[in-house]
Amino acid sequence: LVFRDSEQHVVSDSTHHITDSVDLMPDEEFRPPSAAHKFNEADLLSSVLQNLYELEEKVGMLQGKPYQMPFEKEELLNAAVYRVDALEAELIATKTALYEALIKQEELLAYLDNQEERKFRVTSCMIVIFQVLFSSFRRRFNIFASTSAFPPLFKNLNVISKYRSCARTYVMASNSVTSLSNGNASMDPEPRRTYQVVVAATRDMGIGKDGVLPWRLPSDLKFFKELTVTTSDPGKKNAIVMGRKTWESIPSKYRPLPGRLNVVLTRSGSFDISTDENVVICGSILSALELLAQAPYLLLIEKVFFIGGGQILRDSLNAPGCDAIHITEIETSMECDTFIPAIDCSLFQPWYSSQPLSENGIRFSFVTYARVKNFAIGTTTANSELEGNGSSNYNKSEVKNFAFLPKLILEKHDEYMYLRLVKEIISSGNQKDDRTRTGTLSKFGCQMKFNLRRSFPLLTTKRVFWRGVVEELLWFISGSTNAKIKSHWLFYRRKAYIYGMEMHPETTLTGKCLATRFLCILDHYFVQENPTDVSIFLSIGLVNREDGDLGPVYGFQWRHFGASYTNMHADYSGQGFDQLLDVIDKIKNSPDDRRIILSAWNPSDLKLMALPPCHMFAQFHVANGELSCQMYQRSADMGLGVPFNIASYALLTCMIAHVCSLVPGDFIHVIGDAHVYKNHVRPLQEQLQKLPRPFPILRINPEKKDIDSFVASDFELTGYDPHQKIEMKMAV
Ligand SMILES: Nc1nc(=O)c2c([nH]1)NC[C@@H]1CN(c3ccc(C(=O)N[C@@H](CCC(=O)O)C(=O)O)cc3)CN21
Ligand SMILES: O=c1ccn([C@H]2C[C@H](O)[C@@H](COP(=O)(O)O)O2)c(=O)[nH]1
Repeated sequence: LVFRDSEQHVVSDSTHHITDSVDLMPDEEFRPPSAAHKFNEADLLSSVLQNLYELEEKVGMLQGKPYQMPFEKEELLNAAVYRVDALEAELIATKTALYEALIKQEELLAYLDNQEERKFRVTSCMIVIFQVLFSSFRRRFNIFASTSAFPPLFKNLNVISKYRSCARTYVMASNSVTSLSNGNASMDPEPRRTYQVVVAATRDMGIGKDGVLPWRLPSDLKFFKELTVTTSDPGKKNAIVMGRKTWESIPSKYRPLPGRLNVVLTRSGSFDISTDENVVICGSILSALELLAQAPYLLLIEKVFFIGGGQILRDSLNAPGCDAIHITEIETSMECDTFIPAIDCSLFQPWYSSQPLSENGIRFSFVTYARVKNFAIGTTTANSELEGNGSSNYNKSEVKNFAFLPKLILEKHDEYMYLRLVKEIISSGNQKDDRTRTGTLSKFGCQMKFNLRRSFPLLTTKRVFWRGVVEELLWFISGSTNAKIKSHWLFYRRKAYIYGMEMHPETTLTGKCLATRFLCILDHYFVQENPTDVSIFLSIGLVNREDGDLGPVYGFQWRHFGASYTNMHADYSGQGFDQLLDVIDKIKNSPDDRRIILSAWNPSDLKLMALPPCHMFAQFHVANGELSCQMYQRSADMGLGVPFNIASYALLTCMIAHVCSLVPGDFIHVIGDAHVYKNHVRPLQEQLQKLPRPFPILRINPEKKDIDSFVASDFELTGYDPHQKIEMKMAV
């Protein structure tokens, strides 16, 4: 029961940490939510639906006999179509209201739970104080804790009343515990603390030579200190767990490492290292983890970091208790004689990777891998084997909440750049009217930098339509301007695109229905908004253009810049300038060139396109064997377009790097007018409450080396586990 409770604390607290960390939500932990509105959703829904059906029937009937349609009927049809749109909007609003009512209900329930939990915490504190005064727990686990270890930690006892979280603990099989309890066979499995590893290692996982570090990296030690000292709760400390040799490798004037509980593992009972108040000696990894899961450490120690040496990391790195690995990846080769195992990529995924740094001629990056697959925390798996032997058959459930990461690291996930920008636009963007008359909040001049080195930036706080990203990019690369050559959805999506709106790519509407809607939108756009445009539109023949012919858009400009456009069927081979091949040629043959540019912005062709390119200009850059790309987007719909655009250019960068035998570096997204449509504010606020998850990993078929040879199945995305998709209505 206690462990189940611990877990609940973790869950409730983690939400709180995130909220604190990115300031996405006001701190309302103890304020009761306001009551939900009372309204009759069922009536509202059925009346809206009824109206919608009736009108759609009328529209269908009138459109079935266009030749009989007098001018007035056409007017009537248009009016009906607008009404259908309005009703649809109403339907969405009703659904949103319903959803909000449900959320409110959940909040109320959570509030009630919270009150219960507070009562529990007070009781826990009483128990802890009682235990401190009377317990003899140190003798239980063959632990030689120095007698003076507690008082200084306990001068912080007053902060227990502010205590918010329970440390993460887990329970292993009773058979393994029996063997660990110093001979005291017990059927009650002992809880253990989970931990995180902090290590610096070369590419081949070398961590040392002759008992010392083969490199001198002051900024790494500074990072090590910041990571291991910093706590979210000022009343707590972290513990660092190390072997005896690692303890001895720290210059005596620095040890014990200040501001942390130094837990030293040794089997020698006579080993008397220190009577220092911040030092505890334990006989094994497991006894240390069990000790740290007991009072008073459970409450006073916020995080447990394993810092070496080789044997301890070999035993703990991929073991079930390891929540995360903070590894300083040394990219310059260095001779080592001590090695640790590779990180198990089926269990861990990169959460954050710094830009590559350089010091004393050594290149390195700070990378955090977070556990994505777990055994069931807080449950006893009676038949599971001892952990860490690689063949454990514990339940590999997915880890969905990464709030166990130190705040310092948690906030560095690249997705927060997007979330912060959205938040900033919503809270302080300029109110602007726009072509679609929806109304926006907008900021001008924004930048986001996504690191492509270890993961792929496909947003996780909502599901992004990956197949759509791949298909669209392949279609751009093909140079085609015929939207019909791809599958059905792409055709309609593209049609929607060129008229400045986003259509949900996974829409299940039938072709006929979509076509009808599309024509209505066309009417709406040209008749109501910009009457003078109609003549221009007719004069360039766009209206009479065959279905699916988009004019000289992205693909045409990338592959045939400057050719004169006739229609999508014409063969343009050899015509115009092939920017894409030129970009690839320069990257391969003159990588220092500062003119490696791909432009879709062709002023003389703009009049032939219904929607001038949004992502219009990209520059490529090669350094240290890495390819980076910076793209300028003149206008960006943060809710619908941007997640797609980020993925699209990140993929283009990875593909070009791949065919040029380089590795991807950064994708830098520069935005002119970054806007949130007013009807996206609510769904985006919902999205802002979500915690990011690790980005997926992209693998490209190594056999493909020609940019024109790719097909969708050449791209394999692993570890994409996003939150569910969030509906946002396109601005028409
Ligand atoms: N990122 C990282 N770098 C390392 O060099 C390293 C690890 N992790 N983990 C495993 C061991 C532990 N090692 C350590 C850890 C701390 C100090 C040390 O003296 N730390 C001081 C900071 C000194 C400073 O800021 O220059 C401390 O207070 O943490 C030395 C070696 C070396 N190893
Ligand atoms: O790739 C795209 C394509 C379009 N958008 C958005 C940006 C704007 O909201 C509209 C285009 O309207 P303009 O009036 O031409 O700026 O479509 C996007 O974000 N990404």
